[in-house]
Amino acid sequence: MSVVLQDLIFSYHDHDTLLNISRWEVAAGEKVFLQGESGSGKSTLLNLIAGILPATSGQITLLDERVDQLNQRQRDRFRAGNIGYIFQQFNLIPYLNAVDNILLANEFSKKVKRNGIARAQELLEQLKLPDSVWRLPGQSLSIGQQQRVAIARALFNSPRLIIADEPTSALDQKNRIAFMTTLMDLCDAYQSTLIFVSHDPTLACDFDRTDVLADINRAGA
Ligand SMILES: Nc1ncnc2c1ncn2[C@@H]1O[C@H](COP(=O)(O)OP(=O)(O)OP(=O)(O)O)[C@@H](O)[C@H]1O
Repeated sequence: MSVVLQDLIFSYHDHDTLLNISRWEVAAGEKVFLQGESGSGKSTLLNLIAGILPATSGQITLLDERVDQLNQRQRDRFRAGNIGYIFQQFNLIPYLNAVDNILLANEFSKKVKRNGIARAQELLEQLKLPDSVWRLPGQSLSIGQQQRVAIARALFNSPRLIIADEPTSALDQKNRIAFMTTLMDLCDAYQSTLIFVSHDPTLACDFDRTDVLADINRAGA
């Protein structure tokens, strides 16, 4: 099993309980589409799984490791080594070029190899980013190009778990289809588990399973 949540409770400081999930599992290699109304807590759940936010209580087991028992620093290290996170905003460093954006984000990881530049370029090639723009600063790239750099950054370490939070929301249909095809192909190639949040139900057909957050969350039910 890649992800197991058990008796997970979360509330933002001084707020009502937002998430109360008795059990939720994602198998290794599974691709799950997570749907839910705006404000229902999808991004919060992804941040809990990624270890960016600590749970109020309960267990989060990723790749057989109880990440809820790790301290913040250990969680950061675990994330860097095992999780690729693709955000809605790609969060590229605007003045760094594509290759350096990929390398910088992966500096944390022990798995970063000496030949990191070659690896970054190989991914950009797979993602069909023209080599003429590899050395341009992030701020000079189009949205679709930035998105591909963001995928390359997330996949650099061949993460066993990929988390994507509305990564296609800024793309037109052509770029959306290209993005989804690439993401799925790379997930298959690396046998990565994928948890993907989107408001676009037309994307759900690419996935093994669709879960609706309200169905697994007892908070406010
Ligand atoms: N730092 C915070 N402090 C307090 N409340 C927060 C914080 N971040 C988010 N929230 C609240 O938690 C709830 C869930 O937010 P979240 O971003 O997880 O929802 P979402 O399902 O991802 O929404 P959307 O689909 O609109 O992106 C919202 O009511 C939001 O206002």
